[in-house]
Amino acid sequence: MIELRHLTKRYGAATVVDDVSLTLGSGLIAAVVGTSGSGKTTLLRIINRLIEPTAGQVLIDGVDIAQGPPHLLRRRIGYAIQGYGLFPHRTVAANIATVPRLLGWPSAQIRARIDELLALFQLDPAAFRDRLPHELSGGQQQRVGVARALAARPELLLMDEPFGALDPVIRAAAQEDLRLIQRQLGTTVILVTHDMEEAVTLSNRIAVMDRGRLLQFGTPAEILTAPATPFVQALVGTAERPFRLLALSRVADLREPGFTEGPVLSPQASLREALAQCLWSGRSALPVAGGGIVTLEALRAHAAGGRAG
Ligand SMILES: Nc1ncnc2c1ncn2[C@@H]1O[C@H](COP(=O)(O)OP(=O)(O)OP(=O)(O)O)[C@@H](O)[C@H]1O
Repeated sequence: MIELRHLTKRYGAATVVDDVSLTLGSGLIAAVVGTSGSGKTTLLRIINRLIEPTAGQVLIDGVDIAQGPPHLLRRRIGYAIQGYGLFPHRTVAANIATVPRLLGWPSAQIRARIDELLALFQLDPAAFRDRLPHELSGGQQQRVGVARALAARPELLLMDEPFGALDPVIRAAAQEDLRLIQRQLGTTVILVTHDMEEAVTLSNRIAVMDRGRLLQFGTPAEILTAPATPFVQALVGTAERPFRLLALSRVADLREPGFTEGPVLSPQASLREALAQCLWSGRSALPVAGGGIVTLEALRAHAAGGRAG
């Protein structure tokens, strides 16, 4: 569990992080969203002590991170940033090995970990471990950047716009990667993003910031259905809200008994995809793999329910 208590950061007269408190349970993904300059990156960097707060505390599993030297803390916290931050003259393997080396892991264990992570990120170890970063595509570099951040099995992974440089298609795949890997490893993740869509689909909690202040911290459904302030409402985009709400649930959640013709939906597909399929195929209901159907009426009710709630 990570707990921020009354965190404040001032530069001269400017307060860039203003009395931020929140608690995030282990194994959850939190997205930090907000306008440019709202203090998101500063907040993230306070957590791994790249920046020291003016006031307030960060506790990880009840222990104040101000105790002990920052470099030891950073070995327990993965950090992945936009542009991937890979060392350009080091191979993929050497990049991933950075923190395990600092921790003094035996080389055989490091080698095994490199191959394990490359396989986890669907990069063939034999083909990729000896390449230099410039010999990789943007998406591959991004995966190596996240693999490096996860190498020493950190309890906490901080990500600052990690997918910002990726084109939309690769971005979706990278998000899916992260979701699967996070589920497998149980790592707690705090992710800064400009992309509300990414925040809603990827995270269990969303923190909305404006001018250094935390306006709201809640589940994506709470943020979408009960925005705390007009600013939050504007940020989540009223017009798109029903669609975002649909993106949060899976076909399996809305499945009902029945049989119908048409393209078969995966139970894991989002309701947003189901709606798109219904509209695209011109049908009022579609079959679900493994049995049952999803109806357009139920999809509409689900989307509208969010608006009413
Ligand atoms: N070292 C510094 N000295 C003075 N002001 C700073 C410093 N670092 C950041 N700031 C200011 O603090 C504010 C918050 O910056 P921060 O990078 O945390 O915002 P952000 O929400 O991450 O923005 P963006 O989305 O544009 O990356 C900005 O107004 C920035 O100009």
